[in-house]
Amino acid sequence: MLKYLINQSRVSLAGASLVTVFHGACSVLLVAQISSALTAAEPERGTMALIFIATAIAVMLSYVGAAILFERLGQRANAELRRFVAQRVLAADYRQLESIGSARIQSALAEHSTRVAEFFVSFPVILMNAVIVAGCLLYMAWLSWQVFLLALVVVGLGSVGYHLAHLRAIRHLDIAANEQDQLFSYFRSLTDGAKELRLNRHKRKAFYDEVLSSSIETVRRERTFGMSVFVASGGWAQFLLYAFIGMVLFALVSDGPDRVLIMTGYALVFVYMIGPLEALLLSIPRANMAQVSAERIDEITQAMVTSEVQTDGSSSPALQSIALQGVLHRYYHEQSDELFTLGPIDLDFRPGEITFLVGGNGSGKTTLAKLLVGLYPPEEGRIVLNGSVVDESNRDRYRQLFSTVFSDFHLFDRLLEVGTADLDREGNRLLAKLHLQNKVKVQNGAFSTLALSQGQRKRLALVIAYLENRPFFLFDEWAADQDPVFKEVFYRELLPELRAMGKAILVISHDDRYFHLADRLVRMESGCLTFNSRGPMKDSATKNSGTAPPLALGSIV
Ligand SMILES: Nc1ncnc2c1ncn2[C@@H]1O[C@H](COP(=O)(O)OP(=O)(O)OP(=O)(O)O)[C@@H](O)[C@H]1O
Repeated sequence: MLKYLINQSRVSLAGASLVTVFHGACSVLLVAQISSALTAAEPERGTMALIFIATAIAVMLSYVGAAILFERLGQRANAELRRFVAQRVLAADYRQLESIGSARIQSALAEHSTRVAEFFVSFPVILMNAVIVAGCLLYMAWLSWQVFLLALVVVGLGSVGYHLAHLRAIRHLDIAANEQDQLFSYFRSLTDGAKELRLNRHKRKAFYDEVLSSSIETVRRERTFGMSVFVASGGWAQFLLYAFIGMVLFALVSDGPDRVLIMTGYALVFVYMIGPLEALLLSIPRANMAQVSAERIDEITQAMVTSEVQTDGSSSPALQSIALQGVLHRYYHEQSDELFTLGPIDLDFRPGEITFLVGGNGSGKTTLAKLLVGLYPPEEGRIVLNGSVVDESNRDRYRQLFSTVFSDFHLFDRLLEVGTADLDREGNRLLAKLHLQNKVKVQNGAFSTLALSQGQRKRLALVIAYLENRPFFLFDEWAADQDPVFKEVFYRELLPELRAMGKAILVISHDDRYFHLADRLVRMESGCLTFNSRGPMKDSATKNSGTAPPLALGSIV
């Protein structure tokens, strides 16, 4: 990921790096000039002053230029990463998204991408200070090559120590990054579970002490440990530097004609070098954190493969028939080592028909709906649309057949539907139809408010499904939150209206009072179809809620 970003912006990065190297070189030059000026003769001082001023201006301009360039690079990297992750999320197979979980995705979008962007902020610091330190070493080599050799030995020792520390620290930063993904899901529970946490003091305390706080603590502990190892290795490097200075000043520089020049030169360079060296040692850990975050983003985005061909056309295909043939799906529950198997299912749908899908909780109704609308590809069996098999090449197009309201539907704050000429007028007409005109309006393609009751929000979701106006409507327990009056409207007016418009309709429902209104009733138990009947439902068939309708009703699957 980091390599990809570096590759993407290699021209700007090279430009900014050149400016940084130039800045570092000018800074060292400045120190060398100060050192020379201390011992220079009077006639040379005028020219030296002019060169000094020019160098100081170059230092300032290159510093500002490099800092701006790298800030831009950092912000661009952050934005690009977020776009990249968002696009991968949008294209990913739905089932994979479910198993990755929203917390890890949020963590990648919010925290990890910011840390990766920080690399671009720490990179110039590393580069700039590395250039200054290298320049200082070169200047020392020019003053005395023996001392320079000693400096190389010191740098070598420092590097080995630093590398060993690095390996240890990265392990802890990795643990912290893993825990942080989990922490994001706890942050969500803070708001999603706000009611439950307020209503139960014990739950609130246990959640805070045992779950949230302990996770925050793990992230804090592991990060602190990782960073402390880095800082300790920085201290080791600093100690080596002072030992080196001591040796040079008190043991290595022998008496001679250049003694004063060498001593003042070294003293100045050392004092000057300590700042950049410290900045260097502090910036490297930040770059390492960016590396850990980049790996985390890689891991998450690589898990989001998509096998499907994405289509651009917004129009839905025509619907003559849909047939599920031996369709099968399995959920594996790792913790309990259990498998839920749905199917094999054989079922067909046609336009102008209302199908009710009924069954107990956990019998597999929603899973079947997800298979039907193409959110899950069948593990076995196939879906046939108008006589053609649905596969990776056309599943995205197939999904455009469906307008759905799932029980865990999401309302966007604006209407994103395309192709409706007068969205506001049509939206407001439908709001009136669903008795919502006094609560909410559509203005400039957005709802005036989403602060509504659950039943009202579901009606809004229905407005959106109507606006999509696709050939197949799927309602997953839509009426569960509606009052009795509107239940009547839904089952006795809206559904027949949609049927009259030639729509195929699948209604997942527990409302046994209305089962007789279906053209077909399908019952599920433990992932299998136990009943599938076409033809008018007799009252006696549907009154016995919760149990299977009598077998005499129609064909049995
Ligand atoms: N995302 C998932 N990951 C793993 N298992 C799942 C997932 N969704 C559902 N299941 C499992 O599949 C089974 C069927 O779930 P499904 O949601 O299809 O039932 P349902 O008939 O719609 O239930 P309800 O009437 O309660 O909505 C459940 O037992 C559940 O354990």
